[in-house]
Amino acid sequence: MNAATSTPAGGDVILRAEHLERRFGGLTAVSDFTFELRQGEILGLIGPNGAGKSTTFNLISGFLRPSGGRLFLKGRDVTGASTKTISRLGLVRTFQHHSLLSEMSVVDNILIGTFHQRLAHEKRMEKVREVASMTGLADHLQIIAGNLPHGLQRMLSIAIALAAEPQILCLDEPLTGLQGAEVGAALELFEKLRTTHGLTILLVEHNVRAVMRACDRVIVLNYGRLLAEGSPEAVSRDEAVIEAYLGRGR
Ligand SMILES: Nc1ncnc2c1ncn2[C@@H]1O[C@H](COP(=O)(O)OP(=O)(O)OP(=O)(O)O)[C@@H](O)[C@H]1O
Repeated sequence: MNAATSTPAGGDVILRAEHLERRFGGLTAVSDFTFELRQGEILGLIGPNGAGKSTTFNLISGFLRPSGGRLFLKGRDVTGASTKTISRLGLVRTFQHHSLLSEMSVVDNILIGTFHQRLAHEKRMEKVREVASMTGLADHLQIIAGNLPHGLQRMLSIAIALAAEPQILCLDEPLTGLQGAEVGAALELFEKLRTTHGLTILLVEHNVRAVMRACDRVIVLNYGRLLAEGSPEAVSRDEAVIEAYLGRGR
C-alpha cells in the first residue's frame, strides 16, 4: 500500500492491522487480529479483562513488537517500528495508568508532549495554553500534577498527548474513575477533537455505555481474537458479545 486506501463506509483507512499476533511465552495475547481505523472516526475497542486490548495498543504504538502480522500507518508499513517513528507519523497514545510526572507542574507535564517538535519556546507555550484550554486545565497550569483532582489528572494525560499534535489519538481507558459529569465532559471533548480538530480516535474503555455513546464503530476482542465488529447498536445486540462480555442485564 502506498497511500491511504479508500473505503466505501467512511474516511480513508489511516491505520490497518493485518493478522496481528503477539505471544508472551506460551500465551497468545493477540491472535490473527485484523482491523482498520478510518480517518475521522471514533473507534471503540472493548472486551473482557485480559482480552488483549492493551497489548493491541502497545503493538500499534510501537511499545511492543508483533510476533506476527503487519501494521500499516497512513499506508506505510510500520511493523516493528519504534515509538518515535510511530509518533512522528502522528499516532500518539495515552496510558491506562497515570503516566504523569506527579512532582512537576501541569505546564511542565504538557511541555513534555511537545518535545519531539522543533519549536521555539514561545510556540511551545502557545501549544501548552491551547491544549490546556481544550482540556479544562487553563486555570491549573502552575499546580503540581499530583495535587490535581483525579478527573483533571486524566485530562492532563490527554493534554500531554494532544501537545504532540497527533492525527490519531489512542486513549487507553481514559474514563476510569471519572464521575458522571466528568464522563460527559470527556465524551464532549472527544467529539470536539474529532469535529473541530480532525482527529481520529481509538478508544479502549470498560465503560461500555460511554463507548456506545461516543463511538461510530466498535470492535470486540475476546481471548485475543476479534469477536465482533460493527455499529454500537449492532454490537450491543450481537449474541456472542452479550454472551462473552456484555451480559443480559445491560
Ligand atoms: N508483558 C506481558 N507478559 C506476559 N503476559 C502478558 C503481558 N502483557 C499482557 N499479558 C497477558 O496477555 C493477555 C492480554 O492482556 P491485556 O493487558 O492486553 O488485556 P486487556 O484486554 O487490556 O485487559 P484489561 O481490560 O484487564 O486491561 C493477558 O492474559 C495478560 O496477562
